[in-house]
Amino acid sequence: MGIESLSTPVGTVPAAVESAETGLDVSEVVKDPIEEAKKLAAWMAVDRHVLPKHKVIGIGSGSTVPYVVERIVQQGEEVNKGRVFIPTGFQSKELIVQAGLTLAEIDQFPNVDVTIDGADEVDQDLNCIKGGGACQLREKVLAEAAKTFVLVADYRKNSARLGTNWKAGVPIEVVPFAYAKVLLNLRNNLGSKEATLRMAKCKAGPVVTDNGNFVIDAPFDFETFGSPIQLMTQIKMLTGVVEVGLFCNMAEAAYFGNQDGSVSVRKAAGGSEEVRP
Ligand SMILES: O=C[C@H](O)[C@H](O)[C@H](O)COP(=O)(O)O
Repeated sequence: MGIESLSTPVGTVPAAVESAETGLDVSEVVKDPIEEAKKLAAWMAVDRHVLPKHKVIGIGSGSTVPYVVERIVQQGEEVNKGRVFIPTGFQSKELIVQAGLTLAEIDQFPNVDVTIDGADEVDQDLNCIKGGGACQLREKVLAEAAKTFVLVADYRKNSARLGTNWKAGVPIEVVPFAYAKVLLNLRNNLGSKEATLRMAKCKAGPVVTDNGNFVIDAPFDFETFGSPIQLMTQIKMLTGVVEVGLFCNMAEAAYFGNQDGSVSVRKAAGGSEEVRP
Protein backbone atom coordinates (compact mmCIF):
# COMPACT_ATOMS: atom_id res chain seq x y z
CA MET A 1 0.00 0.00 0.00
CA GLY A 2 1.48 3.37 -1.01
CA ILE A 3 1.85 6.45 1.14
CA GLU A 4 -0.78 8.30 -0.90
CA SER A 5 -3.42 5.87 0.32
CA LEU A 6 -2.73 6.43 4.01
CA SER A 7 -5.24 9.21 4.63
CA THR A 8 -8.50 8.07 6.17
CA PRO A 9 -11.51 8.98 4.04
CA VAL A 10 -14.65 10.07 5.85
CA GLY A 11 -16.78 7.03 6.44
CA THR A 12 -14.09 4.48 7.06
CA VAL A 13 -12.67 3.14 10.27
CA PRO A 14 -8.92 3.77 10.25
CA ALA A 15 -6.84 0.61 10.14
CA ALA A 16 -3.18 -0.21 10.49
CA VAL A 17 -1.28 0.06 7.20
CA GLU A 18 1.75 -1.74 5.93
CA SER A 19 4.56 -0.25 3.89
CA ALA A 20 5.10 -2.10 0.59
CA GLU A 21 8.84 -1.41 0.82
CA THR A 22 9.56 -2.48 4.38
CA GLY A 23 6.57 -4.61 5.37
CA LEU A 24 6.45 -2.57 8.60
CA ASP A 25 3.32 -1.03 10.04
CA VAL A 26 3.82 2.64 9.11
CA SER A 27 0.59 3.93 10.62
CA GLU A 28 2.59 4.97 13.67
CA VAL A 29 5.17 6.76 11.54
CA VAL A 30 3.01 8.80 9.18
CA LYS A 31 0.79 10.77 11.51
CA ASP A 32 -1.41 13.65 10.53
CA PRO A 33 -1.62 15.88 13.63
CA ILE A 34 -5.23 16.81 12.96
CA GLU A 35 -6.28 13.18 12.56
CA GLU A 36 -4.37 12.34 15.74
CA ALA A 37 -6.22 15.13 17.57
CA LYS A 38 -9.59 13.86 16.36
CA LYS A 39 -8.74 10.36 17.50
CA LEU A 40 -7.59 11.49 20.94
CA ALA A 41 -10.85 13.36 21.51
CA ALA A 42 -13.04 10.57 20.18
CA TRP A 43 -11.35 7.82 22.16
CA MET A 44 -11.49 9.72 25.43
CA ALA A 45 -15.15 10.62 24.95
CA VAL A 46 -16.02 6.98 24.29
CA ASP A 47 -14.00 5.79 27.29
CA ARG A 48 -15.83 8.21 29.57
CA HIS A 49 -19.36 8.22 28.17
CA VAL A 50 -20.07 4.92 26.41
CA LEU A 51 -20.36 2.59 29.37
CA PRO A 52 -21.37 -1.10 29.46
CA LYS A 53 -24.83 -0.11 30.77
CA HIS A 54 -25.50 1.99 27.64
CA LYS A 55 -27.53 0.01 25.13
CA VAL A 56 -28.85 2.62 22.65
CA ILE A 57 -26.10 4.74 21.16
CA GLY A 58 -26.34 7.60 18.65
CA ILE A 59 -23.52 7.89 16.13
CA GLY A 60 -22.92 11.34 14.61
CA SER A 61 -21.45 12.36 11.26
CA GLY A 62 -18.20 13.74 9.91
CA SER A 63 -14.53 12.88 9.87
CA THR A 64 -14.08 12.57 13.67
CA VAL A 65 -16.83 10.03 14.21
CA PRO A 66 -15.00 7.08 12.56
CA TYR A 67 -12.66 7.18 15.58
CA VAL A 68 -15.69 7.00 17.87
CA VAL A 69 -16.84 3.84 16.13
CA GLU A 70 -13.30 2.47 16.16
CA ARG A 71 -13.10 2.85 19.95
CA ILE A 72 -16.56 1.40 20.50
CA VAL A 73 -15.57 -1.68 18.47
CA GLN A 74 -12.50 -2.01 20.71
CA GLN A 75 -14.83 -2.37 23.72
CA GLY A 76 -15.44 -5.88 22.42
CA GLU A 77 -18.10 -8.10 20.92
CA GLU A 78 -19.52 -9.13 24.26
CA VAL A 79 -20.63 -5.65 25.26
CA ASN A 80 -21.57 -4.56 21.74
CA LYS A 81 -23.84 -7.49 20.96
CA GLY A 82 -26.36 -6.15 23.48
CA ARG A 83 -26.41 -2.68 21.93
CA VAL A 84 -28.08 -0.91 19.03
CA PHE A 85 -26.53 2.01 17.14
CA ILE A 86 -28.54 4.79 15.53
CA PRO A 87 -27.02 6.78 12.64
CA THR A 88 -27.39 10.49 11.88
CA GLY A 89 -27.17 9.91 8.14
CA PHE A 90 -25.87 7.79 5.30
CA GLN A 91 -22.22 8.06 6.33
CA SER A 92 -22.73 6.93 9.92
CA LYS A 93 -25.09 4.18 8.77
CA GLU A 94 -22.27 2.82 6.61
CA LEU A 95 -19.82 3.12 9.51
CA ILE A 96 -22.10 1.14 11.82
CA VAL A 97 -22.72 -1.59 9.26
CA GLN A 98 -19.07 -1.89 8.23
CA ALA A 99 -18.02 -2.15 11.86
CA GLY A 100 -20.38 -5.11 12.35
CA LEU A 101 -22.51 -3.25 14.91
CA THR A 102 -26.30 -3.52 15.10
CA LEU A 103 -28.07 -0.79 13.17
CA ALA A 104 -31.37 0.68 14.37
CA GLU A 105 -33.50 3.74 13.68
CA ILE A 106 -34.61 6.51 15.98
CA ASP A 107 -38.30 5.69 15.48
CA GLN A 108 -37.60 2.24 16.98
CA PHE A 109 -35.54 3.63 19.88
CA PRO A 110 -36.55 7.22 20.65
CA ASN A 111 -34.76 7.08 24.01
CA VAL A 112 -31.04 7.21 23.33
CA ASP A 113 -28.55 6.64 26.15
CA VAL A 114 -25.69 8.61 24.64
CA THR A 115 -24.98 10.35 21.34
CA ILE A 116 -21.45 11.33 20.32
CA ASP A 117 -20.97 13.68 17.40
CA GLY A 118 -18.48 16.07 15.79
CA ALA A 119 -18.83 19.85 15.45
CA ASP A 120 -17.71 22.61 13.13
CA GLU A 121 -17.15 25.09 15.98
CA VAL A 122 -17.91 25.06 19.71
CA ASP A 123 -18.13 28.12 21.95
CA GLN A 124 -17.27 28.50 25.62
CA ASP A 125 -20.84 27.56 26.66
CA LEU A 126 -20.79 24.44 24.45
CA ASN A 127 -23.14 25.98 21.90
CA CYS A 128 -21.99 24.77 18.50
CA ILE A 129 -22.30 25.06 14.76
CA LYS A 130 -22.98 21.76 12.98
CA GLY A 131 -23.97 20.77 9.47
CA GLY A 132 -20.72 21.15 7.54
CA GLY A 133 -21.66 17.75 6.13
CA ALA A 134 -25.37 18.64 5.80
CA CYS A 135 -26.47 16.23 8.54
CA GLN A 136 -27.77 18.72 11.10
CA LEU A 137 -31.42 17.64 11.09
CA ARG A 138 -30.86 14.02 12.04
CA GLU A 139 -27.97 15.05 14.26
CA LYS A 140 -30.17 17.38 16.26
CA VAL A 141 -32.89 14.75 16.61
CA LEU A 142 -30.34 12.31 18.04
CA ALA A 143 -28.78 14.96 20.25
CA GLU A 144 -32.17 15.88 21.67
CA ALA A 145 -33.24 12.25 22.10
CA ALA A 146 -30.11 11.41 24.08
CA LYS A 147 -29.77 11.49 27.84
CA THR A 148 -26.17 12.52 27.21
CA PHE A 149 -24.92 14.40 24.14
CA VAL A 150 -21.15 14.70 23.76
CA LEU A 151 -19.06 16.61 21.20
CA VAL A 152 -15.70 15.47 19.84
CA ALA A 153 -13.40 17.58 17.70
CA ASP A 154 -9.85 18.66 17.06
CA TYR A 155 -8.35 21.85 18.50
CA ARG A 156 -9.38 23.97 15.48
CA LYS A 157 -13.03 23.79 16.58
CA ASN A 158 -12.43 25.09 20.10
CA SER A 159 -13.47 28.78 20.21
CA ALA A 160 -14.61 31.28 22.80
CA ARG A 161 -17.33 32.47 20.43
CA LEU A 162 -19.02 31.02 17.35
CA GLY A 163 -17.96 32.56 14.05
CA THR A 164 -14.34 32.92 15.15
CA ASN A 165 -12.81 30.20 12.99
CA TRP A 166 -15.82 28.77 11.15
CA LYS A 167 -16.52 31.36 8.47
CA ALA A 168 -18.80 29.30 6.21
CA GLY A 169 -21.86 30.35 8.21
CA VAL A 170 -24.75 28.54 9.82
CA PRO A 171 -25.92 25.51 7.80
CA ILE A 172 -29.70 25.65 7.42
CA GLU A 173 -31.75 22.78 5.98
CA VAL A 174 -34.70 24.06 3.92
CA VAL A 175 -37.46 22.44 1.91
CA PRO A 176 -36.46 22.84 -1.75
CA PHE A 177 -39.46 24.85 -2.96
CA ALA A 178 -38.95 27.49 -0.23
CA TYR A 179 -35.19 28.01 -0.61
CA ALA A 180 -35.38 31.30 -2.55
CA LYS A 181 -37.82 32.81 -0.06
CA VAL A 182 -35.68 31.74 2.92
CA LEU A 183 -32.56 33.15 1.22
CA LEU A 184 -34.30 36.52 0.88
CA ASN A 185 -35.44 36.38 4.52
CA LEU A 186 -31.89 35.69 5.67
CA ARG A 187 -30.36 38.44 3.55
CA ASN A 188 -32.99 41.13 4.05
CA ASN A 189 -34.42 40.44 7.51
CA LEU A 190 -31.62 38.73 9.44
CA GLY A 191 -28.63 40.52 7.93
CA SER A 192 -26.84 37.53 6.38
CA LYS A 193 -25.94 39.30 3.13
CA GLU A 194 -23.72 36.42 1.97
CA ALA A 195 -26.25 33.64 2.57
CA THR A 196 -25.99 31.14 -0.30
CA LEU A 197 -27.45 27.86 -1.43
CA ARG A 198 -24.86 25.12 -0.94
CA MET A 199 -23.90 23.70 -4.30
CA ALA A 200 -22.81 20.11 -4.86
CA LYS A 201 -19.35 19.07 -5.98
CA CYS A 202 -19.26 16.48 -8.78
CA LYS A 203 -22.96 17.01 -9.42
CA ALA A 204 -24.75 19.85 -11.19
CA GLY A 205 -27.03 21.71 -8.82
CA PRO A 206 -27.43 21.96 -5.05
CA VAL A 207 -26.46 19.62 -2.25
CA VAL A 208 -29.44 17.41 -1.43
CA THR A 209 -29.55 16.18 2.16
CA ASP A 210 -30.32 12.63 3.33
CA ASN A 211 -33.86 13.94 3.80
CA GLY A 212 -34.24 15.29 0.26
CA ASN A 213 -33.85 18.93 1.25
CA PHE A 214 -31.47 21.79 0.34
CA VAL A 215 -28.90 23.55 2.57
CA ILE A 216 -28.29 27.27 2.86
CA ASP A 217 -25.06 28.52 4.47
CA ALA A 218 -25.67 31.80 6.25
CA PRO A 219 -22.69 33.76 7.62
CA PHE A 220 -23.39 36.30 10.38
CA ASP A 221 -21.26 39.00 11.93
CA PHE A 222 -19.35 38.47 15.13
CA GLU A 223 -21.86 40.47 17.20
CA THR A 224 -24.82 38.36 16.05
CA PHE A 225 -23.03 35.20 17.15
CA GLY A 226 -22.93 36.68 20.65
CA SER A 227 -26.53 35.43 21.13
CA PRO A 228 -26.63 32.02 19.44
CA ILE A 229 -29.97 31.02 20.98
CA GLN A 230 -31.65 34.15 19.71
CA LEU A 231 -30.13 33.66 16.28
CA MET A 232 -31.19 30.02 16.17
CA THR A 233 -34.76 30.95 17.13
CA GLN A 234 -35.00 33.69 14.51
CA ILE A 235 -33.81 31.38 11.75
CA LYS A 236 -36.00 28.51 12.83
CA MET A 237 -39.08 30.76 12.72
CA LEU A 238 -38.63 31.32 8.97
CA THR A 239 -41.21 29.17 7.20
CA GLY A 240 -39.51 26.63 4.99
CA VAL A 241 -36.64 26.06 7.41
CA VAL A 242 -36.49 22.44 8.55
CA GLU A 243 -33.55 22.70 10.96
CA VAL A 244 -30.76 25.05 11.91
CA GLY A 245 -27.17 23.97 12.46
CA LEU A 246 -26.93 25.83 15.75
CA PHE A 247 -27.04 23.47 18.73
CA CYS A 248 -27.59 25.48 21.90
CA ASN A 249 -27.55 24.14 25.46
CA MET A 250 -27.50 20.55 24.24
CA ALA A 251 -24.02 19.16 24.86
CA GLU A 252 -23.05 17.85 28.28
CA ALA A 253 -19.34 17.86 27.45
CA ALA A 254 -16.94 18.63 24.61
CA TYR A 255 -13.59 16.92 23.98
CA PHE A 256 -10.94 18.66 21.88
CA GLY A 257 -7.81 16.82 20.84
CA ASN A 258 -4.73 19.05 20.90
CA GLN A 259 -1.53 19.06 18.88
CA ASP A 260 0.57 18.26 21.94
CA GLY A 261 -1.27 15.00 22.58
CA SER A 262 -3.50 16.34 25.34
CA VAL A 263 -7.28 16.62 25.36
CA SER A 264 -9.15 19.70 26.53
CA VAL A 265 -12.41 18.72 28.18
CA ARG A 266 -15.14 21.27 28.78
CA LYS A 267 -18.35 20.53 30.63
CA ALA A 268 -21.74 22.23 30.47
CA ALA A 269 -22.00 21.99 34.23
CA GLY A 270 -18.90 24.17 34.39
CA GLY A 271 -15.26 23.42 34.66
CA SER A 272 -12.63 22.26 32.25
CA GLU A 273 -9.59 20.03 32.38
CA GLU A 274 -6.54 19.30 30.30
CA VAL A 275 -5.92 15.57 30.19
CA ARG A 276 -2.95 13.72 28.78
CA PRO A 277 -4.06 10.18 27.95
O1 LIG B 1 -23.08 17.67 9.02
C1 LIG B 1 -22.02 17.32 9.54
C2 LIG B 1 -21.76 17.35 10.95
O2 LIG B 1 -22.39 18.36 11.68
C3 LIG B 1 -20.34 17.10 11.40
O3 LIG B 1 -20.45 16.52 12.66
C4 LIG B 1 -19.49 18.35 11.46
O4 LIG B 1 -19.43 18.94 10.19
C5 LIG B 1 -18.07 18.08 11.99
O5 LIG B 1 -17.39 17.23 11.12
P1 LIG B 1 -15.85 16.87 11.28
O6 LIG B 1 -15.73 15.89 12.40
O7 LIG B 1 -15.47 16.30 9.94
O8 LIG B 1 -15.12 18.16 11.56
